[in-house]
Amino acid sequence: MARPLGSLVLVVGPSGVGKDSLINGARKALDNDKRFVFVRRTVTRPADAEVEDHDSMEVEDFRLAEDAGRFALTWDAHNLRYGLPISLETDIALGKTVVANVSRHIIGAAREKYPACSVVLITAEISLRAERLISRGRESADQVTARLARESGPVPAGISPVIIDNSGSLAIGVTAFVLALRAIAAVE
Ligand SMILES: Nc1ncnc2c1ncn2[C@@H]1O[C@H](COP(=O)(O)OP(=O)(O)O)[C@@H](O)[C@H]1O
Ligand SMILES: O=P(O)(O)OC[C@H]1O[C@H](OP(=O)(O)OP(=O)(O)O)[C@H](O)[C@@H]1O
Repeated sequence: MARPLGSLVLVVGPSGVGKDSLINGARKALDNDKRFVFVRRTVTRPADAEVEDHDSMEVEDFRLAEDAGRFALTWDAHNLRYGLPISLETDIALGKTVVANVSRHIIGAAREKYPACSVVLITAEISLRAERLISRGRESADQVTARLARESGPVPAGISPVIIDNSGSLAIGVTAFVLALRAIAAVE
């Protein structure tokens, strides 16, 4: 029997809501579950392993990599460029549930390219996000303000995101997120 196709899980939500923290927590919790692959983003920003496990690239190298077809998806935000590696297509073809932190603005494009895709929307009140971004300390005060003010795009028709409230402790958020990922993988 043919192996079932995998899918792409788009983890979205406003800055400071906890996307990277939940993804890191789920990666550890699901370490032994070979159904899941957690994608490393490439970002034109120096890597900070304590906050996010991404690959860093200079802007010109990013452009060359994009032209060479090394990214499955790319987007721009916060004066940075972001990409997901083309290798995720192999993982989807191998039947994996591929989990990636992406912009709210590329849900439509991602769905067009990868129809087997679901969306997990992380939420938390703006006051909590403000506290978290300040304590994260990666951005300046002006950059934090701009991130808090950044708006979402519309969720494309036909997509019903799974909503995870990360207003409580990180442990509770990770538990809810892991349950959602297991449920998504189970119905593929
Ligand atoms: N549930 C939580 N409770 C307390 N702090 C959290 C929680 N989730 C994330 N954080 C902290 O909030 C900050 C922003 O989290 P991060 O995962 O970088 O968010 P995002 O990727 O959505 O911008 C980080 O310093 C992180 O440690
Ligand atoms: O279009 P948006 O939905 O606002 O998202 C814009 C970008 O910001 C986030 O990355 P980044 O790690 O730079 O920021 P964050 O951790 O503060 O969310 C997110 O993963 C997107 O790559």
